[in-house]
Amino acid sequence: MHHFHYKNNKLYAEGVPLTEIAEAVGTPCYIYSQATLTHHFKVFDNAFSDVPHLTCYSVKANSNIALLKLFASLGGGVDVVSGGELFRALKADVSPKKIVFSGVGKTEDEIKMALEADILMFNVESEAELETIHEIASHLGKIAPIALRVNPDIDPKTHPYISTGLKKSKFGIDIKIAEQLYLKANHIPHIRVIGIDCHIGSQLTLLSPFLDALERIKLLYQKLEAQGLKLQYLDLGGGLGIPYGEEIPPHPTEYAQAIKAAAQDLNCTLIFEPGRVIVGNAGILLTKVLYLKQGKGKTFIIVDAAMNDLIRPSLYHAHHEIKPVEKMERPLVVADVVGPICETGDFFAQGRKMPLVQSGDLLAIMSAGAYGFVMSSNYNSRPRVAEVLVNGDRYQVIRKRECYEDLIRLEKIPEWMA
Ligand SMILES: Cc1ncc(COP(=O)(O)O)c(C=O)c1O
Ligand SMILES: N[C@@H](CCCC[NH3+])C(=O)O
Repeated sequence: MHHFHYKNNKLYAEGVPLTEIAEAVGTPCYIYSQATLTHHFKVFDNAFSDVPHLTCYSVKANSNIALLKLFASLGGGVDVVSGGELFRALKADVSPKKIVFSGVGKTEDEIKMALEADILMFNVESEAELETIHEIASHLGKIAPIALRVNPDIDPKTHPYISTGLKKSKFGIDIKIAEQLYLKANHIPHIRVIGIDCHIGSQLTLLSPFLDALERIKLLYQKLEAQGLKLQYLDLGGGLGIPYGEEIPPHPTEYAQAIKAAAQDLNCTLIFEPGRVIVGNAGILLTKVLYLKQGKGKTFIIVDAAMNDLIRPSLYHAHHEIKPVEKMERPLVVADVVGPICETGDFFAQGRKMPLVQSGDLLAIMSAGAYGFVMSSNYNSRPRVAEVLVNGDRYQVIRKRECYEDLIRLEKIPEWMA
C-alpha cells in the first residue's frame, strides 16, 4: 500500500500534498502516514492471529507518544529499553501487562519504576542484572517476572553496528551458560521465570538467521521443560528488514508462517518486538534545497536537513531514496545531497543520480519513519524538527519544532560568572 504517492506530479502523504505541509509547518519536518502505520501493524499482528501471541512494538524505532497511542489502540504492547521509554508508554496508556523491558544496562531506578508499574516481564541480559532485579523486588515486596535474553550466536547478516546475536556482542546471555542460570533463577524467591527471549539484530533481509536462532532457543526451551521448568512466553525480538532500495526482505506473512511452523510444537505465547517493519516506510523527512554548489567534478545539493535530523546515512552508510516533491522536467546529474553541518560525514546521498533541482525545491527523504527522529540531536545547536501525522485529508503536528529558547532551557550560567 502506497500512502506516499504522486498525483499530478506532486508527492502526497495520503490525501495531503507535501507542499501544503511544507508551507504550514516549515522544513525540515518528519511526516508520518497513519494509514501506513495502521496497515503495517495490522499486517504483522494478523499474521500471527491464529496462535497465542503479543506484538510488542519496539519503542526505540519511533517513540512519539501519538504513535504509541495508535498501536495501543490496535491492541499492541511495547518493548522498552529505558525508563524514558517506559514513561512514554505509560503516558500513552499502553497496558503495563503488555510491556517488556529489554536492555543490557537497566539502572536501579528503571527496575524500580518497571516493578512498580507491574510490567509483563524483564528481558534479563546478565546474571548481575538478575541479582539486582531480585534485590529491588524483595525491597518492594514484589515478585519480578523475567525472561532471560539468550544470545544464540547467530550471524544475522546485517550491518555490524546493528548485529546483536553474535557471541562477541554485548547482548544477551551466552546460550551455553543460560541453562544453568535458568535453573538458578527458578529458585530465587522474588523472581518468577516466565519466558525466554532473543533478538539477533536489525534490518534482517533473510529468514534463515531467524530460524537458526529459533532452533537453538527451542532446544534450550525443551531442555528446561524436561527439567520441570515450563516457560509461558517465547520472545523472538524484532529485526525484520524493510526495502530501503533494492533489497527484498521477507514479507511479514512469510516470516510469520516460517516462525509458526518452527514453533508449533511449543505450547507457549509468542512475543514479537518489531520496530522498523512497522514504522520505517510509514515516514519521510521533508527538506528544502538551499543551494546548489559545483564541486570538483561533482554537484552538491545542499538541503536544510542534516545528519543531526537523520543520522542513518552518516552512521551506517544507509541508503534512503530521495524524491522530488514536485516532479518537473529536469536534466539528471550525479550529486551529493548534503546538509549544513560542519562535518564531511553530513550527507544523505553520495554520487546519486538526481534531477538537477533548484534552490527552494522540496525533497522527500524516504523510509525515515524508523530510527529517524529518535536518533536526532541538537548538534550545531540545530533545533529538533517538527513531526507531523497525516490521517486522510487531515494532518496535525504531533511534536513541535524546537525553538532556540528550548536549546538553552536546561542550561545555567554558574553564579561565579554572573
Ligand atoms: C531488544 C530489541 N528488540 C527489538 C528491536 C527492534 O528491532 P527492529 O526495529 O529491527 O524490528 C531491537 C533493535 O534492534 C532490539 O534491540
Ligand atoms: N539505529 C539502527 C537500528 C538499531 C536497532 C537497535 N537495536 C538503524 O537505524 O538502523
